[in-house]
Amino acid sequence: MTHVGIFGSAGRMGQAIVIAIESAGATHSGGIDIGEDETALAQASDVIVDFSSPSALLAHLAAARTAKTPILIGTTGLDDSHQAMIDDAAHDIAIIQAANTSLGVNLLTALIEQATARLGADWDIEVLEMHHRHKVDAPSGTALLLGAAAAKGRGKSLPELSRFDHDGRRDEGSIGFASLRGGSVAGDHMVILATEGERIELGHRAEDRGIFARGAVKAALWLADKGPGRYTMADVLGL
Ligand SMILES: NC(=O)C1=CN([C@@H]2O[C@H](COP(=O)(O)OP(=O)(O)OC[C@H]3O[C@@H](n4cnc5c(N)ncnc54)[C@H](OP(=O)(O)O)[C@@H]3O)[C@@H](O)[C@H]2O)C=CC1
Ligand SMILES: O=C(O)C1=N[C@H](C(=O)O)C[C@H](O)C1
Repeated sequence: MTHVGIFGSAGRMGQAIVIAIESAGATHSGGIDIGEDETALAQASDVIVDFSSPSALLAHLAAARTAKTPILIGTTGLDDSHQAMIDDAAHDIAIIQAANTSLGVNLLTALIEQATARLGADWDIEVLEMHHRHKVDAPSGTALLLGAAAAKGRGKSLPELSRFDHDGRRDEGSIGFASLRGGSVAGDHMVILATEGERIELGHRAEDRGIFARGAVKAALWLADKGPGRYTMADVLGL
């Protein structure tokens, strides 16, 4: 039986993952939060899932590396320096970094890329997201993932096309972002493709964070026996 450890175990996602581990027939090898011994937990686990904070990433990767334990990173709010840390650690251990572990969002990501590959730059792209009042990062990691897929469909990178602060007229071909926060919304995302006279809306609504937890556990169990390198949710889901 696979032993799954949790970094960020007391959080909203950590609690949902404990339930998902039991439902998947795996064993919960323990959880840690701020100030606890991450290396001991990594050594006691076949795989780690991390839903905590960007500020903890360096220590969490170091623990997984010391223990040679694969790790799924679900934490969002990561920047280029965090991606470099993950690239470095992936020389020694198997890693999935996924801003969204649900099947629906990962399928949506592929659909967005297909759509923007077929539409010209006269189709404006806006990414809208809403989350619960406790979320600390904006735009959400998923909004950035969807935006990157939209840019890729246009043969560009997200930094080339993203606009986080529209002030008046939008630039042709750019990708705008808008974030709403309130109540207990688990995670809503909408990509709006708009041109003269018509509009396409491709979206996803999470009704419960159990979808993220089940996807994370599925990915962790898949990752547990993999060798060093970076893998994706598309690899796990066969998309
Ligand atoms: N990839 C995906 O599909 C999803 C990703 N997320 C992302 O997961 C992350 C966590 O979300 P959520 O569970 O809602 O957040 P919470 O704030 O509810 O939980 C965060 C947990 O991480 C712990 N933590 C915070 N900082 C540190 C640190 N420096 N070292 C160790 N542990 C730490 C907290 O411990 P303490 O309680 O002691 O502060 C807490 O247990 C966010 O980045 C969120 O965006 C969320 C949903 C789905
Ligand atoms: O913080 C959350 O709750 C969520 N975070 C992820 C994100 O930033 O995209 C995934 C999901 O939308 C829920």
